[in-house]
Amino acid sequence: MPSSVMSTPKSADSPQSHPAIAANGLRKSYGDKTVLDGIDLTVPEGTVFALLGPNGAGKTTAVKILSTLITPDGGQARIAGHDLATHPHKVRATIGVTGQFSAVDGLITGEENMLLMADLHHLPPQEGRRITAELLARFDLTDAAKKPASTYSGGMKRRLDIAMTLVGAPRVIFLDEPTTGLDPRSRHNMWQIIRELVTGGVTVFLTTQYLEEADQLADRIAVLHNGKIAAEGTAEQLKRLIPGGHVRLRFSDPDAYQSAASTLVEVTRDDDSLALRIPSDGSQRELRSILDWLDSAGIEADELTVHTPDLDDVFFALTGPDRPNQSTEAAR
Ligand SMILES: Nc1ncnc2c1ncn2[C@@H]1O[C@H](COP(=O)(O)OP(=O)(O)OP(=O)(O)O)[C@@H](O)[C@H]1O
Repeated sequence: MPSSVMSTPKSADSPQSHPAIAANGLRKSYGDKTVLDGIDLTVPEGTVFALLGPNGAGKTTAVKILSTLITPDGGQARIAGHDLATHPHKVRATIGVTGQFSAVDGLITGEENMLLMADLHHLPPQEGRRITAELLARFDLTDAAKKPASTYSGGMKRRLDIAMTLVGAPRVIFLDEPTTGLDPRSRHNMWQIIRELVTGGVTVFLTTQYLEEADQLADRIAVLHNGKIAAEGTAEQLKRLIPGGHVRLRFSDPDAYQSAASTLVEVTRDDDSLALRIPSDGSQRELRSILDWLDSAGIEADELTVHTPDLDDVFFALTGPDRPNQSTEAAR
């Protein structure tokens, strides 16, 4: 059942009334290397948050801290309202973690891996077998259930890993680079699985190096660079941070085209296709002013399209080697 139709009352102190993840000033160093230099994160319940960053940026370190595997040197975080430092056991009961440190044991079968997980969660045997069968079917692993997990493909192992995580019915799931090394079909299957988890009300915190993945899945994206969040926002907000965005007006009437071209400032003309390109951040305000101007000049364009830079452009602009560290909050 989607969480939005649940009508359970939420008291001010209940964990449900808190963001799924709220972190403040998280810091972590190894020796003299500062990996996280004070990062703040807020992830609302039932959303997907993507932490993007180049190799070694500190994504796994952030996941390990938030999932209680390591302690930060500074800062605080709460998962579903539970403080990491004072109630780590409550945090662990709320979360699931899969990723680079997979829990799958290759020597036993997929089914045995699942049953072992059910045991770890102290489920009664019958319930454990029921959930195992249900999850194996859901992740398309029923046929492979009796085979050793070492014989599974990369995609099957990731699916088994997530199925094992779901045995404990976590409300918040950390996925550390869930599709690294998967072929395109398996990657798309994994995206579908993640979308279904979120439809069921689960919050997903994922790390990825794939910009398309963040673009496809995440409600909000943070780019980690030099230990800080270099930018945070929706994919669209991030794309507006860097130049290159424009509005394209296309005309079929040459007179309308000429009249628009001669009165609009800062336009680039494309006389062959009767199209004009106007620099724009694609914001509602700028679009409105272009439309107002067209209306007041009595000019009708046949087509108006907004072009924003893609996430690759943003990523490279924000994490390039020469980029000084700066904190940019995209449209709060
Ligand atoms: N236990 C450790 N001891 C010393 N240095 C560490 C340790 N764990 C991580 N690091 C260093 O911290 C930095 C961040 O590592 P982390 O694994 O968090 O990065 P990442 O963004 O997940 O990278 P990748 O995409 O390559 O997995 C790296 O320079 C790494 O070498």
